[in-house]
Amino acid sequence: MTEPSAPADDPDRTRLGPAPIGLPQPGELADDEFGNALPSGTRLEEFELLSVIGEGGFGIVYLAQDHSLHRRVAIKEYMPSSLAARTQAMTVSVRSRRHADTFEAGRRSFINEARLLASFDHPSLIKVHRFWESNGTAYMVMPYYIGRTLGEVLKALPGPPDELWLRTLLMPLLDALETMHRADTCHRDIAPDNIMILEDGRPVILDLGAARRVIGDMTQALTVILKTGYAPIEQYGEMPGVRQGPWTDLYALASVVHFALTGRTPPQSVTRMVTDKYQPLAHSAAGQCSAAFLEAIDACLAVLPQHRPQSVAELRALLAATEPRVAARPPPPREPAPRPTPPPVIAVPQPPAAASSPAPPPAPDLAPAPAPAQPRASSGAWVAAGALLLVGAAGLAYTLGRPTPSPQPSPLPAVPAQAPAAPVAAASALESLPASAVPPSPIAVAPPVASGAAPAAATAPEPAIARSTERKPAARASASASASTSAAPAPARPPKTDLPADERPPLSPPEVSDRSAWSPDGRPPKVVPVQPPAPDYVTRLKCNDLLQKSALGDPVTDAERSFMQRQCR
Ligand SMILES: Nc1ncnc2c1ncn2[C@@H]1O[C@H](COP(=O)(O)OP(=O)(O)OP(=O)(O)O)[C@@H](O)[C@H]1O
Repeated sequence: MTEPSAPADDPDRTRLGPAPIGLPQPGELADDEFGNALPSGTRLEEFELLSVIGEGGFGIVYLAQDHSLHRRVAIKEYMPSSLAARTQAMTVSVRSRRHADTFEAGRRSFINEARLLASFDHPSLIKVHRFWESNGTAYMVMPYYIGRTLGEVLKALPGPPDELWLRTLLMPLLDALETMHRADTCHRDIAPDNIMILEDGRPVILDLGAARRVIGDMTQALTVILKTGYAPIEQYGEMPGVRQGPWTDLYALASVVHFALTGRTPPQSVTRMVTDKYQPLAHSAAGQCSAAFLEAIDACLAVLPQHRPQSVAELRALLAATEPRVAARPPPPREPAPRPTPPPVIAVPQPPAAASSPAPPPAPDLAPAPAPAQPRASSGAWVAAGALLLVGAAGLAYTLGRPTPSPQPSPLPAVPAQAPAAPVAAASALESLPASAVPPSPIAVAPPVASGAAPAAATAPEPAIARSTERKPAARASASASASTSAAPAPARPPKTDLPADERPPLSPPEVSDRSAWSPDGRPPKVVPVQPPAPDYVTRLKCNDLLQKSALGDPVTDAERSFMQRQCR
């Protein structure tokens, strides 16, 4: 049978778990050998399909020509291949009647996701032009993005990116996430394969994977596995007092940075609940970036949500711990004034909603790298059911707000092959939208056919765990200090958009962040002073980049040349 997960060379792709629902019976739909994709030349409304861009476990993305607006677009078709298959002509039908409800719920959340994404307008957030239902399934039309996924770009780099590269990647992504958070929703699926780097260097966050999540929720047998290296603890199941929110996306984004810097994701958050072997980047990547930057990322990777920055604004304040000093200081006498931030290379229009957004980043190098790829650690592992039980128990104690008191090492129990997994947090915005929010389907859903087969299990090994070290409070402490001295404190709750209340996904940030967790003895945490960078730190970073670029004979723009003449010695 066809495995509905992504290719084996990408350990971070989502996978469907074991499906103990039997082999296909006579008359049931088996996986078809020729794939589920519609052939090129197929007409869907005003679009003509040209080719298949990619096929994930829950949808097929086509390149298409929009004959109305005369442009290329990408169209995603809802196609959860474990539940449904293409039957006659273009129609998609469920493989088994018992999957009908799950298929339908996934389709609703696919549409809800499309509707939600269509309501946003941010250059670093995937845009949905339109969506509709037909052929028993649903479609969303997006701009056709030309570029590569961040995962591919990182693989092609000759070594870990530097701080400037990472900052210029992060800033637009943080803006895009903030746009979502303002609408009381969060992405919950940030990972390198879900971020595209366009030809001009602009990063774009791709889809939310809402259908996947709702299918995972409903099919205890078809356990949907999270991108485990990127998923914080609150995504593994419901625990008292632990909720998803902006901090959930910040954990995932920080994992992306961790992956970029070290070639591996942090240990799975679920295992960190038991024994935290996370080695802070402030140690493991010391010297690769400024201490303040690494500590800010470490702070986002705290196991417990309340120990992380609670909002994009809070993280920005931590990250700005270096930059505003550069901007705030007057230039020294007879010295050229340093630039507060790296100058953008490409001008990307900013939407009105993102007025505070910084300019887009200079293009990360998209050229094929001459050096071999960075080693990648496997992170797409099955969630240990035993570990989840421990999470439940440990979570209660943990969420009382006390930092990890160096727990006794306790080996994780073996992973049962087909253990029922804890449901992914049920409070999904998109899942919870009322059916009335879904536009009526112009074409009836094809009736389900006889019961069918499910995919084989895709298991992945536990990722390599870094050397065991004590968790250091320094990152949190300095993060706290930086945040408290920030000029722009985060609002207690992000403002809501004008989306109707019944369509607004719940975000549920805590009413008050649990600061006591930062200082269990009631006193302010010990602040580890972070050496401020030299005023010309950012300028030097930029100069290094440009000088290297110019020495390698890479094209240098007029703006970069003039920058070098003015600022680099
Ligand atoms: N608008 C777009 N323009 C260009 N390529 C796209 C676009 N949207 C998605 N892709 C690419 O299409 C491929 C399939 O994407 P899709 O999101 O369906 O699946 P996936 O991420 O591989 O898997 P999963 O369904 O498990 O999330 C990916 O390589 C993705 O980068």
